[in-house]
Amino acid sequence: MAQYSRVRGSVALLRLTNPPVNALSAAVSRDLERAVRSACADSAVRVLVLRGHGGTFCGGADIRELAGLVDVPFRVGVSSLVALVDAVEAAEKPVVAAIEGVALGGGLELALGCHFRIAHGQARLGLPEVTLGLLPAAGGTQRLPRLVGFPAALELVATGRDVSAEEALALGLVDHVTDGDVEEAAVEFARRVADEPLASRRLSTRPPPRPADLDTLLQVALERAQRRARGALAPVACVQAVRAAATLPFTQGLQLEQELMAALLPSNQARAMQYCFFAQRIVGKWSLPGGANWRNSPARAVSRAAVIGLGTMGRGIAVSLVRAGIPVVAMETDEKQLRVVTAMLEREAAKQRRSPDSYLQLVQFTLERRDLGDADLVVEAVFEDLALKKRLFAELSSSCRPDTLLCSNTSALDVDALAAATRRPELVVGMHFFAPAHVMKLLEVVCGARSSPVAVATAMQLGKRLGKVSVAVANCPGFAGNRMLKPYVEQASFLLEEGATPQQVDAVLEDFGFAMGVFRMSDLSGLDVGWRVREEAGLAGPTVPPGESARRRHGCRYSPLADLLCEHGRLGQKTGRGWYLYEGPGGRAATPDPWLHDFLDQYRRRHGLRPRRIDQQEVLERCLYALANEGFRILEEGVAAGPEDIDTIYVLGYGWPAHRGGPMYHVAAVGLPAVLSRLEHFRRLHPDVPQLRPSALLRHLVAEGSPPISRWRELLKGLRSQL
Ligand SMILES: CC/C=C\C/C=C/C(=O)SCCNC(=O)CCNC(=O)[C@H](O)C(C)(C)COP(=O)(O)OP(=O)(O)OC[C@H]1O[C@@H](n2cnc3c(N)ncnc32)[C@H](O)[C@@H]1OP(=O)(O)O
Repeated sequence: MAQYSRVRGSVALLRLTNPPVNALSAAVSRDLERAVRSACADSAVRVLVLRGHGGTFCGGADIRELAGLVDVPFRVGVSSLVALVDAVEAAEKPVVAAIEGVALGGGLELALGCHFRIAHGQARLGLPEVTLGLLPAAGGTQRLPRLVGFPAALELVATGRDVSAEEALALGLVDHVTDGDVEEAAVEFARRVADEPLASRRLSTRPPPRPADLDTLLQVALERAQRRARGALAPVACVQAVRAAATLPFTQGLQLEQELMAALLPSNQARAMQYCFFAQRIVGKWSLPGGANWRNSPARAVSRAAVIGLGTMGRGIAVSLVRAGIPVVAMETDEKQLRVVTAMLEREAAKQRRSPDSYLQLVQFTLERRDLGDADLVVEAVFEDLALKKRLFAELSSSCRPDTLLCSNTSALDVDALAAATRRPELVVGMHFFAPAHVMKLLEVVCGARSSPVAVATAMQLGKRLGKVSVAVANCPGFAGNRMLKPYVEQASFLLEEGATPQQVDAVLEDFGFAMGVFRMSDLSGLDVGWRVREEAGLAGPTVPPGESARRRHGCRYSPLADLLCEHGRLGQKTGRGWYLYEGPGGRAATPDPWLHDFLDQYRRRHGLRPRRIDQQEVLERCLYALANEGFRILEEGVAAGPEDIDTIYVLGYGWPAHRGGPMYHVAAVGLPAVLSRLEHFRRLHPDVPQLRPSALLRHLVAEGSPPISRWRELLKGLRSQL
C-alpha cells in the first residue's frame, strides 16, 4: 500500500499504491503515515519524494468508506487522513509531492501537507468534495487559502473545479511543472531543497490570509454558492470553512472544518451525491442481451469524424469532437452557421489557453457528401424529421466507407427505422447529445435492435473521450430521458388547467432543486419542438381525427394548452413569449404574462373547469411521481438497465438536483409504499390519465418488501431486458 525505497542515496521514495486511483482508505492512510515516519527516522535519508502508482498521484479519500459502503466508520477514515497530512507537514525532512495524473480531494490535501509540489504538465488538481456533498476535511480549506490566497481558494473549494498543472503553477499551488518524468524531476528538485528550512513551507504555520475586501468577497461567494447550490448544503459549508481560514487561527479553522464535515458526512444529501458518483461509474459497464458487454467488445478507433448539420446541436457536437483532438468534416449549407462554429471554436481555444488555429485546423467545412467518405463515424444532426433522416441515412449508406458508423443525434425518433434505411443496420446507433452539446455531460447511446456490439462500444467510448458520461438505452419513442419527460410535462399542464400558474409550478420544482421549472425549460427549448412531435403522432394539428374533443385523445385526458400557445405564435424565448413574457425575441428574463393568465381563465371557463387552490405537495407529487412511474416502466421493459442509468440521465441531462440523487433514488428515499399509495390516490382522482396508474414493477418491488435501490439492478436481470 505504501512502499518506501531509497533512490540515489539520501532521497527516500514513498510510493502510494492502491489501484485504480490510489484512494486513501483509512488503512492506506495509516500505512503511508508509518512509511513517512520510518523514512524520517532513517538517518541516511535527507529528503522524501512522495508519488502515486500507475500514472496517478491520488484520487482522494476512499469514497466507498465515506459512503458507508464498506465497514469502516467514517470518523476513522477522516481522522486517519488528517493524522497522515499532519505527520507529513510536521516531518523534519523536506517532503516533495510528485504529482501526475490527478491529485484530487484528500489527494491534494496530502500534497498540501508536503513542503514542495512538482506536477507533470498533464496533471489535474482540485478539491471536488463539494460534488460529493462534502468539504475537504483534512485541512484543505485551511491550507489552500494560505498557499494560493483567499479568493482563488474560495472559488476552488466552493465549486470543486479542478485545474491544469499550468493553472496550478500560475496560482502558486505547485512549485514546478515538468513534461518529462515526474519522479526524476521531483528527485532532482528534492536534492536541491534538501537543506532548505521548512518553517515557512508548513502551511499551517502561515498567518490567516485576510484580504482587505473580505466581507464583500464572502458575501458575493455566499450568494453565488446559494444560487448555484439549489438547496445543497455543501457549497455553503465550503464558504463557511474557507472564511474561517481568513478569520481564525489554523487550529480553530481546522476544528470548524471538522465540525462542518461531521454535519455533512451523514447527511441524506451527501449519500445522494455519492450514489450519483457511483451510478455514473456503473452505467459505463453496459451489456447487450446477446452477452456482448463493455469488457468483451472493444471499441473501434475514431480518428476522423463527420457532423451533418451545424444547427444548435450539430455545432456543439463538432466543438466537442475538436476539443477531444478529433478531426471533423462538418457539412452545412448555411454559411451563417459556419461563422457561429468558428467563433465557438475560437472561444473554446481561448478558454483552454490554446491558439485558435490549433482547433480551427481540425475542422473542414464542406457541402459535398463525398468529403464524408473517409470518416470513421458520422453524426447526423439535421432537423428532427424522420423522412428526412431516413433519406439521409440511405444516402450515407452508399456514400460512406462500408465500415463507417452512422449515428443519429435524434432525441426521440426511431433508430431502427433509420437503420432499416441503410445497408449496414448493425453500424447504426443513436447518439443523443443534450444542448448545449459541448457543455452538457450526458450522452444517451441508443442501441437499436440490430446495433452491433462494436457500434455500441464505439459510441460509448467516444462519449467518454468527449468528457461525457455515456448511458446505453434501448430504442423506444423518446428513449429513456424524453420518454419520462412526457408524463411530467403533462401533469404540469393538467395542473394549469386545474388552477395553477406556470410560475407556481416552476417555483415548486425550482425549490426542489431543479435548474429550471418545467415551463421555463419548455420556453428555453422552444414549444414548437413538442408541437411537431404531437402533430406527427396525430395528437395536435390537422391530423387530429374530426370530432375528437379538445381535451381528450384516444379516450384519455389531453391538455391542448401548449398547442394553443404555438397556434398563437408563442414558441418560447425565441419569439419573446411562451409560458412567460421575455424582453424580446431571444430574451432570457422570464416575467409572468397577464395575457397568459387571461388566456388560462378563458380556457378554464370555456371547458367548465373550476380553478382550485393547489398546494406545493400536490405539484411535486404529481409531476415527480408520474415521471418516476414512467421510469419504472422503462426498467420493466429493459429500456434502461438499472435505476442508476435513469438517475444519471436525469442528473446530467435534465437538471435534476444531484443532492436528491435522481428520480428513482428520490422515490426509493421517500419510500416505495408511500409513492405507490399516492399514485393510487391520484389515479382514483384522474382515472383517465394512464401515466398515473402505478407500474407493475413498482407494485412488484413493494410486494417484495421494497428492497434497497442498490439491489434493483440485480433483480431486474430476471425480468425481460433489451439491455
Ligand atoms: C476521509 C475524509 C477526509 C477528508 C475529506 C476528503 C474527501 C475526499 O477526498 S472525497 C474524494 C475526492 N475525490 C474525488 O472526488 C475524485 C473521484 N474520482 C474521480 O474523479 C475519477 O475517478 C478519477 C479522475 C480519479 C479517475 O477517473 P477515470 O480514470 O475515468 O476512472 P473512473 O472514474 O472510472 O474510476 C475508476 C475506479 O476508481 C473508483 N474510484 C475513483 N475515485 C475513487 C475514490 N476517491 N474512492 C474510491 N473509489 C474511487 C471508481 O469508482 C472506479 O471503480 P469502479 O470501476 O469499481 O466503479
